[in-house]
Amino acid sequence: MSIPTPHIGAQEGDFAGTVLMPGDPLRAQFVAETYFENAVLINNVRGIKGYTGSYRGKRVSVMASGMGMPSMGIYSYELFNFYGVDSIIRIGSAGAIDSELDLKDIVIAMGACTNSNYGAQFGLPGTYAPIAGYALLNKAVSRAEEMKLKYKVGNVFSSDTFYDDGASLHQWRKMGVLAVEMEAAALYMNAARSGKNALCICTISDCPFTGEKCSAQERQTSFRQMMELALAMV
Ligand SMILES: O=P(O)(O)O[C@H]1O[C@H](CO)[C@@H](O)[C@H]1O
Ligand SMILES: O=c1cc[nH]c(=O)[nH]1
Repeated sequence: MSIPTPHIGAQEGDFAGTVLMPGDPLRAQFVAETYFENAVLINNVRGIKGYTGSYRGKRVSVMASGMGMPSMGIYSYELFNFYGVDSIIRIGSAGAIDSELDLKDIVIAMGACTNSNYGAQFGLPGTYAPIAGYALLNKAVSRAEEMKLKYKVGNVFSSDTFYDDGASLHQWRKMGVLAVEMEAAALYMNAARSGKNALCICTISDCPFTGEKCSAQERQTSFRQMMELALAMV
């Protein structure tokens, strides 16, 4: 595949080595406009906004993944394999499964369980366990400690469904899974297969067991601790 791809209109060298990746294109725009110096829009195919700029003197990019593993699968594959990106740090929102998590708390995803069939493409003779890149995980924990953030490290559940007909979150809670989101497992599998690095950091936007939730506006612009944690890792 040559670049530009069907999904990314950027040219060779437009992306920095590290790309921050929210699901929401407006969260990507907020990161670029709030934190980057000299932000340049390098992609807007399908409204998936991508920017490169600098943060505290270091070159960095941000681009949305869209929602769900098929979408994350496309963008992370193209970034790793066609644009030479080394590291993707997802900055997502998530629903709390662990009873100690509150709205706006941070979850650093050491592993990602999933109900998705995404991994079937690899033809493995068993079940693959998608995990974060250790160096990125270690750095995120160090920075979170320095920044005195309220965070937890552990498993997330990457679900193919936002609305579902069952009560499966109770089952994941019994296994100590912290939160539900919809992209980390595909990101971790693509990073492994590409020999690259990935980490998913999420902010709790919903508490499905209590019904508490953030507004759409809060999901775009208020998860600043997570954004600053990811930027501090660049
Ligand atoms: O806020 P983002 O990063 O999109 O992440 C979460 O929000 C979306 C669902 O509302 C899914 O993409 C889920 O993973
Ligand atoms: O996948 C997600 C993301 C945010 N909140 C949820 O409840 N689920």
